[in-house]
Amino acid sequence: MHIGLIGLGKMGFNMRERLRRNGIDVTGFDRNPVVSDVMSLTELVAELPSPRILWLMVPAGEVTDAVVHELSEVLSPGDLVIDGGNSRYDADIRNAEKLALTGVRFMDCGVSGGVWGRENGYGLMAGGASEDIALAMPVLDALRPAGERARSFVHAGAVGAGHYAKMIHNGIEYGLMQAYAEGYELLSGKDIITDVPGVMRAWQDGTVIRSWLLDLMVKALDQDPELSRVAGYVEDSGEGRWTVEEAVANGIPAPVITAALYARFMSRQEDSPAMKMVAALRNQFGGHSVRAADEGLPPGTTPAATQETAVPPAVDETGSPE
Ligand SMILES: O=C(CO)[C@H](O)[C@H](O)COP(=O)(O)O
Repeated sequence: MHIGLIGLGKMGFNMRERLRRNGIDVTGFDRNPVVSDVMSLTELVAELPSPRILWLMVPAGEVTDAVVHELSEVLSPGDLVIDGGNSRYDADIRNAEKLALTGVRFMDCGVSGGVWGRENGYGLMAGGASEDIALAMPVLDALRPAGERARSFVHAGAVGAGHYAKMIHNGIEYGLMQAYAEGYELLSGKDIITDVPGVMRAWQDGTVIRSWLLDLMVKALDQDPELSRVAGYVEDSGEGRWTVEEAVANGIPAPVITAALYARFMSRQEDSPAMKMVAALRNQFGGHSVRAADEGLPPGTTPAATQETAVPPAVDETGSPE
């Protein structure tokens, strides 16, 4: 089998390697000529046998939509486009409809495994028509882990279902990472705990919370025991937000994933306007001291301006301060 792979970034580059190693001919295209096998999409399409199979591994959103648009102009009826990126499921439905206008088939495939997938294989979640998935099966087999085939692939449903499953996977990823990270902080802050990485190593085998993410946490601490080279600033690529949006749209409670998403937003604030306001309000109603914003003032100092405007601590009928 010979396929085209569009997008040779961290994921696409490694997937090309794994596919080739497992007997799939791959012609890769990327805007970066250093990694690209061909110079244009047109050249890529001309190289492939019919029906052509094109696997997209490009950023979700505008870039994916633009590539799908370009492909809709150069592909032929019966060709198959597989979106393997992290697209939102409703974008799949739109892109499938667009390609269907020219008889081009579409399926989506959520891919999990990160940069380790080249060696370990990828977990795959596909959405689309059964005959399209059957056509792509040799590619899917080459990507997923060799020994665990039954457990590392699902035909999750219609177009969009693969990415819906991957979106929920990533939402769970947010919650799991946040729980492990909070456990790490609690351990790190306790004076009677003298070996934080040791506790985590002891969790790696046999315990209820053993997992690959835990193994990666131990690895991160082995490389940088105090995490001194990492700032507490966390980006997000969209799937956590979409998971929370789905929870709201369907009235399904997802408090853990939502809190984990918001923790990332908080990580990007040097000083939170909301928490400044909470501090100011406590000061207003209860006369509670605020920590000075001015650098150099010791923690707990009440700034002069606040002292002037602070009301006396309120007292309720029982005589207790509010
Ligand atoms: O799909 C993934 C892992 O499963 C990607 O690494 C993804 O980019 C991670 O999401 P985020 O950037 O929102 O943390």
